[in-house]
Amino acid sequence: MTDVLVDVRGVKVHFPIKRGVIFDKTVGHVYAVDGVNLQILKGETYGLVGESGCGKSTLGKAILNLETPTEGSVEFDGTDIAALKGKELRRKRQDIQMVFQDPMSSLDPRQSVESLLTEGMKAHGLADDKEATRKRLRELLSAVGLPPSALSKYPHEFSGGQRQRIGIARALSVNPKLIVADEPVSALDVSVQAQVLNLLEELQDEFELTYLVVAHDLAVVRHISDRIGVMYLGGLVEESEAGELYETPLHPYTRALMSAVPVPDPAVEDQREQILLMGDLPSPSKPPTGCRFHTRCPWRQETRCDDERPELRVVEIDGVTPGHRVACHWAEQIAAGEVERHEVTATMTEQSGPDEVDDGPPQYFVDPL
Ligand SMILES: Nc1ncnc2c1ncn2[C@@H]1O[C@H](COP(=O)(O)OP(=O)(O)OP(=O)(O)O)[C@@H](O)[C@H]1O
Repeated sequence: MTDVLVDVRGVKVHFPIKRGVIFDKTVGHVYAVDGVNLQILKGETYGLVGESGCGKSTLGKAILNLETPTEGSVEFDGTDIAALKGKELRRKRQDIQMVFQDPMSSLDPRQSVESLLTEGMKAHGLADDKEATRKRLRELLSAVGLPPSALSKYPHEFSGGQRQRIGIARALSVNPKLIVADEPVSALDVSVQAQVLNLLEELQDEFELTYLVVAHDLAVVRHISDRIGVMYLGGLVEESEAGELYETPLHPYTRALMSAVPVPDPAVEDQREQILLMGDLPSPSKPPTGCRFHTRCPWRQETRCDDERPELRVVEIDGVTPGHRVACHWAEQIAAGEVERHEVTATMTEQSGPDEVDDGPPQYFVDPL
């Protein structure tokens, strides 16, 4: 009996960039996910953070089997999900459900709540007995804090937070083992966000769920996660127990993210390490050689960082929990103050040419996520 529910091994998802009159020429690739290894343990909440475009959602989709990896494999409960077909695939799909960012666009406005909640149950043969189904629907609504009268209503009759509760009830309706929540609260008012996150936490115990929460907001992920993985340009750069990541970030990119999180106490703020990231966020269609972060890293060491891509590896540093993994050649030396920090000059590089995907305006600083 293993504790691992999801085992992601060497997963790459590369999207071809097509050109030509009938888009028949491949002129390059977007390296959306480029070699990720991670494991999600049964019963835990794994938070995946990173800037927009770093590949979080694509990795989530690969885990949901909505995107086929170019390389590598995703095992769910010991089974390679890409190899499943027909009935077996449907059975696994039932085990993995999704909660979407925007409940308004993920819920069909023409369907009543009853119809929305029974749709998945019917597809998986869980709604054959009418009386049992009605009982189950009432239980689901009560679990997410909605009254039985909600069943006959339509999505537009609810607030954003209530709609997300319906989305969560819908995911729960087929008794999943894993819920992938992609930006589950980013479309909600701040006052409602904590309520929905607390609800997800309560339901985790009640329904013995495992969560993968994908979010760009570090506060959201901190609130809910047991462990956190930080992504940068298609790769995991750091992974650790949640509290430790905030207390002792080791990868230069994570350190920069943490230094940008506002803290209420000005005295603490004054003493904090400040790292303002300079330079463009490179395009995932033209990632830098070596360490993907070397173009923006204040601790970059020539020429190893430019040439050799660091593996995500367990580091041995005093006070750091075993299992804390970092993809940096110099993590130990940086932590010991043995590598000097230097200025990074912002250089403007052309982000989009005729052969590239336009990733929006170039970015010169990393905002607090
Ligand atoms: N189907 C696709 N075809 C081509 N490129 C894609 C496709 N899906 C995603 N991408 C590209 O892959 C990169 C990673 O996208 P992804 O949505 O996984 O990032 P993300 O970190 O989830 O960002 P966001 O928070 O903005 O959704 C981006 O550059 C995106 O434009």
